[in-house]
Amino acid sequence: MPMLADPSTKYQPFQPLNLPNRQWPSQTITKPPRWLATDLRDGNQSLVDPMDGDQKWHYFQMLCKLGYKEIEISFPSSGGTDFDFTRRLITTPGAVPDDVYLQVLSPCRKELIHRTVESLKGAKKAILHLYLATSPCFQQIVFGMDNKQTLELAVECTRYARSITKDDPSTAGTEWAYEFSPECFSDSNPDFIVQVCNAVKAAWEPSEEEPIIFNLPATVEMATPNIYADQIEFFCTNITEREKVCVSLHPHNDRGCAVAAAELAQMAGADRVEGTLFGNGERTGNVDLVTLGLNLYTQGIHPKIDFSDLNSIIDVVEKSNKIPVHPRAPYGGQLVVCAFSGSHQDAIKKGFQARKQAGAKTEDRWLMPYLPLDPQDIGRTYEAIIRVNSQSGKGGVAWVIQRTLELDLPRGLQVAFSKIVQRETDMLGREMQSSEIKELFVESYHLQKNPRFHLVDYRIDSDRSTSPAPPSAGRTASNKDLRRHFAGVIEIDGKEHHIQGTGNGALSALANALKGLSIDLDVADYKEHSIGSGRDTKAATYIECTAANAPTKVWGVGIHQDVVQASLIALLSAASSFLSSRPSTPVPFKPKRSNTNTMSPGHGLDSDSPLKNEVNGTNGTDNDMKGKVVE
Ligand SMILES: CC(=O)SCCNC(=O)CCNC(=O)[C@H](O)C(C)(C)COP(=O)(O)OP(=O)(O)OC[C@H]1O[C@@H](n2cnc3c(N)ncnc32)[C@H](O)[C@@H]1OP(=O)(O)O
Ligand SMILES: CC(C)C(=O)C(=O)O
Repeated sequence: MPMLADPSTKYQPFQPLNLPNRQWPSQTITKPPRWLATDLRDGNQSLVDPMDGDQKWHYFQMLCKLGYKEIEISFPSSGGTDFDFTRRLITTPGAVPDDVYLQVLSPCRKELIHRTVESLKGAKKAILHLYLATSPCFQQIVFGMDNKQTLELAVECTRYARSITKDDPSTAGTEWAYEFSPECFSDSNPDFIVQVCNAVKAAWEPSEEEPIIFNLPATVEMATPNIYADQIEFFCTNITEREKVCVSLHPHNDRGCAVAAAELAQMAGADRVEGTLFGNGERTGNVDLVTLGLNLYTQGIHPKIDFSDLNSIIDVVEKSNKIPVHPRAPYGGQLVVCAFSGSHQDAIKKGFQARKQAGAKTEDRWLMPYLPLDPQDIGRTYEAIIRVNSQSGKGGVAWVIQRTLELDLPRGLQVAFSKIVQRETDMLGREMQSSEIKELFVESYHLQKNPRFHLVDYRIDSDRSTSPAPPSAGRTASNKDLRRHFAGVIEIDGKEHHIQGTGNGALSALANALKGLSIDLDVADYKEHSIGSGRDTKAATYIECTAANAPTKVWGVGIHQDVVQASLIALLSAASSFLSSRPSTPVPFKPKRSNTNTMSPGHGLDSDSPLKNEVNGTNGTDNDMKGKVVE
């Protein structure tokens, strides 16, 4: 058994700080911290293949473009790549924006500090960063030093660093800042940390204008984030000359709580956060700067970092680190703005509809089920939000059709088409792409080519004389009272038929004309809307038809510049839907003498077939409708 029955013999609970008057739980974050991007140092040192100079260069330019003003670029004493990269940045005119600080890291070893400072020669703004572990574990195991020796080394190296930087006139062209990290801060004695940092501060002599940075790392995350916040609050309230100190955080993510730790610790008083884009870094990584930044953004606080084109950032990060961003990574993951399940899709679709109806602009209040952030704010499109698989419902399918074909399907058609999609996804056993769903719709409702019916030519005439009920006294005849005559040519299965019909409107006139072909459809539902605007406007018409005495209902869809023609096409689309499942069915049908179903079993057409085998039929509920085939 690899797992111990009693892990308490091996692992002990982390001892929390006794901080009964803690203030941080009632604080809120109201502004972004100072950010330090350490992708090119902490991130880079943990890669299987660290970045080469060109990759670092490209990454650095991206960080500057995003708005980072403090960037840890290297560990110059590690060797040629980092040293040379630092020199290249400094010696290439215009490579480093004037307001950007280059930060570099060195251990507390004089020869390494010297080499590190050498690499910074000529920099405009530089942060020299030294680290030394202060935890009992490291003191005992790694260094063999006690508290006194640790403190002395920290002070000695700080003095040395000062002597070759801000106290050295030959480096006067550089604006120097100093950062000290008591490594393993969160596993160290809080009083000792304050003691070391006060001593280091005294050695560096910062001012309010040029504060010293104390970076307090959770080098290994060992406890719940509230404990880290307690430790930070303790440090902030106990360090002397707080106004001359910038308190920085450097949370690692061993327990998966680095983001929470960084947020609670800011509430506890920290001023600055070190991390990496998408959290690359040692072991489980550094705290993720994208999540922290966009968490602020969704609270209405601009992080001062521009994540408008997150996809391009991901591209550079993935190429440089050779590690993919997890599909579920907050904000950036491919799947985090996607909904597959029906109820999520339905809610999101309604949310977007409500926004559209309210005429909401980009900057208007975001109130959206399931989506905490408007994907467009980070350069992601709405198309990818809803993806369809066997878990999806009508809402999701309708969304795809809306996005791809600009069609606002009526509810009944959503239900009908969603069943068709459901069958398809079950059969395929995978997600259907938007383009596939679009094709399925086009094919199902004969948008490109009606397999059986084609409206070749037609004419609609009005005739008041055939009106069954003459206008009542005192009232003049209105359009309502007019009868419409449809006369046209319809090609069915390659053969042209001249048909005529009369009805209250163009649609009923055609429906009636179709009765002449024994196609007896009643319009049960009708919806239309326009697509596009200006000269390119088209009408989209949706018609649900029932067939006399038949339970079956079918939908037809028509799109045309002319609204009347759109409705005629929609009716023929519905007619075709009845017939397309029965490719061998001839049109018109032979008159049926008996009640026997002439269709072979399996066609799904029962004895109440909507397709009445009569020519010149008058089976519609409206007896005024008359149809005739003239061949
Ligand atoms: C928490 C962090 O992420 S800290 C940053 C870590 N990053 C890196 O280490 C990347 C770059 N590192 C390197 O290139 C090398 O490790 C170097 C150049 C720093 C040192 O190389 P080496 O001299 O070969 O030593 P090595 O790599 O074995 O490092 C361990 C030594 O450094 C000492 N050391 C470790 N941390 C520190 C420190 N903060 N200050 C002083 N000495 C330190 C260790 O005690 C050990 O010394 P020892 O050899 O006397 O026992
Ligand atoms: C050098 C320090 C800040 C570090 O990387 C850590 O402790 O994780």
